[in-house]
Amino acid sequence: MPYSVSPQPDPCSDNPLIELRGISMQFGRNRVLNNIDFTLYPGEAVAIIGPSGTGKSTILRIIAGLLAPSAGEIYVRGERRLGLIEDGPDRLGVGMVFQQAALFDSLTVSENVGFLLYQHSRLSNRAIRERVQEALAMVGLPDVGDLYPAELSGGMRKRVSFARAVMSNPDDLSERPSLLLYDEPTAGLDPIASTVIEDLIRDIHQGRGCSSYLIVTHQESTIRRTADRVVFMHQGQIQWTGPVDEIDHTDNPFIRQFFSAQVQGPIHVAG
Ligand SMILES: Nc1ncnc2c1ncn2[C@@H]1O[C@H](COP(=O)(O)OP(=O)(O)OP(=O)(O)O)[C@@H](O)[C@H]1O
Repeated sequence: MPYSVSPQPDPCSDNPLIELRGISMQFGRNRVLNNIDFTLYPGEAVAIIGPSGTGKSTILRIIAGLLAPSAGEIYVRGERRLGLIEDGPDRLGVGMVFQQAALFDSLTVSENVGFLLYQHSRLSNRAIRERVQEALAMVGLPDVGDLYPAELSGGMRKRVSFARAVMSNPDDLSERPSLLLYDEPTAGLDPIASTVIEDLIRDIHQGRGCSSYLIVTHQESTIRRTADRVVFMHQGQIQWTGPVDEIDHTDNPFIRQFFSAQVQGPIHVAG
């Protein structure tokens, strides 16, 4: 039994929510993460940025408990995590929004948003429908519950996936997400649709006490508008971390090259 079940932790404590110590990840001969140390505190909004293929999504999946690292230790609220999320109750409630909205095409929007509650909660269908309706209203889509994902725009599908990510099981309040993970939530959206999503990320965060989020993004507007702190990754290592305002002032060569989009510099583009 890899997990021990502990009393419900204080979501606003000053103690780290997540700590990665010496995390490495290897796929075959491809070493994707190389001895990463990283700490996330309750209430933090952190963007993980860096060139393609540098391990950003991999780190997100490891934090989510969807992928086991090849080496290193993960602590969730100070307690070592020894398995994957599916192995037992975790001290961390995680909601995840993927780059593709990952909705089920054959289910209506409401059925998608309420999917976990329909599967796992003891709520009546009517109570679930009410919660789904609240979540859809929160993302500004109160009237789309009976539509199918194919009938929505890309930006609307993203918003529906946000509504699904913040749904929690009232039978077990410890399942309420204390960490939201966003993997390129604004990729492929036009600038205005991106702004809607960025505002939504901030709004969801502000309405959720001490919950934290991590966001992987390539979009500069998303970095600047959603993050308080930035972590820059390159070739499986964290090369720089600092407050978002610092990206305009630091002389770190990775940050300078990345934000000026220059070809010359320490970041080598494959191909
Ligand atoms: N399940 C897997 N099996 C094998 N290789 C993988 C797997 N997942 C990721 N990789 C490899 O790990 C490397 C890092 O991938 P990852 O998706 O974490 O990068 P990223 O920084 O998020 O990239 P991007 O910005 O392009 O999304 C890539 O070389 C990728 O091919």
